[in-house]
Amino acid sequence: MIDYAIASFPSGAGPRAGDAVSLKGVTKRYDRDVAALGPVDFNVRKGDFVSLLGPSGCGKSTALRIIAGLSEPTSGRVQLAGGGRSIGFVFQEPTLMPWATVRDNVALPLKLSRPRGADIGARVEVALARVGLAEFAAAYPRQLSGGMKMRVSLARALVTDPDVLLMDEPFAALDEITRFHLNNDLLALWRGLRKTVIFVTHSVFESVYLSRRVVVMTPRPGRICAEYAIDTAEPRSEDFRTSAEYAAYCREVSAALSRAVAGRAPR
Ligand SMILES: Nc1ncnc2c1ncn2[C@@H]1O[C@H](COP(=O)(O)OP(=O)(O)OP(=O)(O)O)[C@@H](O)[C@H]1O
Repeated sequence: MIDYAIASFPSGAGPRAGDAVSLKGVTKRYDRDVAALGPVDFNVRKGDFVSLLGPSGCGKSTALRIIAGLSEPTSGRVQLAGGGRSIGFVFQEPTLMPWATVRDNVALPLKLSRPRGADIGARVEVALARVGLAEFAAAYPRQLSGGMKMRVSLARALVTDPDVLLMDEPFAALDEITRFHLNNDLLALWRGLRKTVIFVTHSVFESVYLSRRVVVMTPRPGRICAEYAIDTAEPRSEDFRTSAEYAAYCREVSAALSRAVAGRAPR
């Protein structure tokens, strides 16, 4: 039986006032044998930065795709402030069109949605400036490094000015220095734009560095087994990354992840 609903709630109303995203009893089964997710109950406050942390294959991407409306839950309820029209998605791979310039890649969501009165060129320029690529508007993806391609992907997600940014292990394939740079730039963007960010990762270190809330998931079918508030002085910087406080948070979250993995029979 399918028990599935996506509803909208006006800001200030809904299950909890101030929530951007709310999942209630959400499960996903890909076929008879593959229970991928849940049941999951999960709320994200507007403007928060939350990481979903879990072992490979636990259903993190599935959860994100369900929130984005790219996949339907098998059961449960997904509620998004404003009906979920305002979502930006950054995938694991930059997924750029190789034949199109950086400018045209970033313009794509606007060309598809054609918002009334939008000056597409101006919006693209702003999005590229936000990710530090103003100078590369005319370049082609093959001319860019991996980190720059991911910046283009981020600009493409920001160009429609979404309320919620969903990010699926966007920096996993990058070298450490590039990843650290992008971590800091993402935090600066989040602080400046006050978007709600849901960030999927299997890196304890990345989740603690970036988020205000880390949600730990069990192996498949992924359920939420622990949550941590990363309550540190803002804005964060490289000083936080090398602090005893950061190390202590990482230890605690890492232990929770190990418990989550060990709590299951070996597969
Ligand atoms: N379209 C699909 N059809 C069948 N099974 C799927 C499908 N997509 C995902 N799965 C399975 O569902 C489970 C959860 O997958 P998902 O990609 O959501 O996990 P994940 O936590 O994001 O993994 P990773 O960290 O490796 O990206 C996995 O066992 C996967 O093989």
